[in-house]
Amino acid sequence: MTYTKYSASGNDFVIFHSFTKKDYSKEAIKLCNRTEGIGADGLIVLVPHKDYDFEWLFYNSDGSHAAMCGNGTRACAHYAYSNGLAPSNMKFLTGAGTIESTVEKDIVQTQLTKPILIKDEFIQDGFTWYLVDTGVPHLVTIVEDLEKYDNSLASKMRYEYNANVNFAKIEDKKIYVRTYERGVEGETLACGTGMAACFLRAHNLRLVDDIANVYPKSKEELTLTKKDEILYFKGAVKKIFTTSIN
Ligand SMILES: N[C@@H](CCC[C@H](N)C(=O)O)C(=O)O
Repeated sequence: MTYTKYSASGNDFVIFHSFTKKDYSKEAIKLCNRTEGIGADGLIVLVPHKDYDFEWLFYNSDGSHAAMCGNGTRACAHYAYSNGLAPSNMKFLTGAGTIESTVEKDIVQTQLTKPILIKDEFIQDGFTWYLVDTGVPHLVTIVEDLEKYDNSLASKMRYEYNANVNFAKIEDKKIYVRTYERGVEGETLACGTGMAACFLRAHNLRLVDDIANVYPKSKEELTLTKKDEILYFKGAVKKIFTTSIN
């Protein structure tokens, strides 16, 4: 079996394609293991679909299924285009709905699914939170210093709200983000739907314009754009290697 490892702003994925649509949770746990497997935050399997360029099945590293993954869509679009599975402008099906991606060399832009507000501003544990679904649910709190990121608080909030948890700092209309991810159960180097949720919160508070640069923990630069209520997420992806494992 041939697997490709990708990094999309530090969020890393194992990707392969198959004709078989089935539950790949066990494979996700094995392949994403950083000691005994390839090592990644998630597994993406592309399967054929009669109405789309393909359908994807997404798993977190603990084997849990997630409806969407912003960085994963960019890595997966690059993989699909590079392997001749889709044109450079493609449409594919995720658990959260249809995703449109455009590949231009190593830069991939994804049109995210329409955000849904779950819970407006509320205060808990000394922070002001906002809960939004940008494909998957995200809690966002805006802080003055990203050192305020608290892994045990994030873990507690994650289970209470069944959501990913983001701490964001806004400076000169730029957004800096640290994310605790569900299914990885820890901080990752980047989370696309998390950055989108932080951008949306900052945009609602008029702290950024319709287009803003966002920097996750990896410090790689991404661009978020809001146009007619739709969010576009753009940045570089890296193919790390392809390997065959029996
Ligand atoms: N890293 C992703 C989000 C992946 C899913 C998430 N961990 C969940 O279970 O909700 C991104 O880039 O959006």
